[in-house]
Amino acid sequence: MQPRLVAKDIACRRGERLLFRGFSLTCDEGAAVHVTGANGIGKSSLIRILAGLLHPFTGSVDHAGAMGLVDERLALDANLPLGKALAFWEALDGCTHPGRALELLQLDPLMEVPVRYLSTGQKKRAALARLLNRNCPIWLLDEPLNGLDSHAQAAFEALIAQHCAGGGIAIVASHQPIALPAPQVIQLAEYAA
Ligand SMILES: Nc1ncnc2c1ncn2[C@@H]1O[C@H](COP(=O)(O)OP(=O)(O)OP(=O)(O)O)[C@@H](O)[C@H]1O
Repeated sequence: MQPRLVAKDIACRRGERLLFRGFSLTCDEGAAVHVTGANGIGKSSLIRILAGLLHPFTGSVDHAGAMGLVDERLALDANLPLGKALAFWEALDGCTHPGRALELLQLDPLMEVPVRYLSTGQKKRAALARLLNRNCPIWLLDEPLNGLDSHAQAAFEALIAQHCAGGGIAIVASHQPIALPAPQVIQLAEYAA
């Protein structure tokens, strides 16, 4: 199945405020999108709407293919050593090559460290490993480079390029520059309500 994500005429309200409206997006296989804008403009809210975690005020989102979300929440058991915490999800996700993500994200030396002791950048790398292990075609990434050092940033940018070259879709919300393959850059301010 070809991955696809279509958002139609989305408006987003948080509390009593309408943040943006009239937002539409169509992504087919290989698409890379960078949603950018100032703090508070609504980038994270948009990613959560696309992920189906937040209802849009108006509009609809349809997708074909599984979606994987990485945001600031680390969905790993804080009390387990990293290796065990990742293994829990590898089993559920049916991951057949967990070693690949560990190697690509240089997590091998951290397998015995409890998740709660990981540094900010190490936690982000662990979240990205979970994403890779899920092997899903649609990546929804909210500030994926936050906390990563320059080496890890470049490594993850290369992984996104590989994902899109293989037909995957990557939608990145970030206020900072990120190297994406032939990206569609969307200034969310253009849709401000
Ligand atoms: N649950 C909520 N209730 C009310 N307002 C909220 C809620 N969550 C977020 N907001 C507000 O919605 C606005 C957009 O927040 P959002 O996190 O989507 O912005 P952002 O563009 O991702 O910002 P940043 O670049 O700082 O991460 C902010 O003004 C925020 O305070």
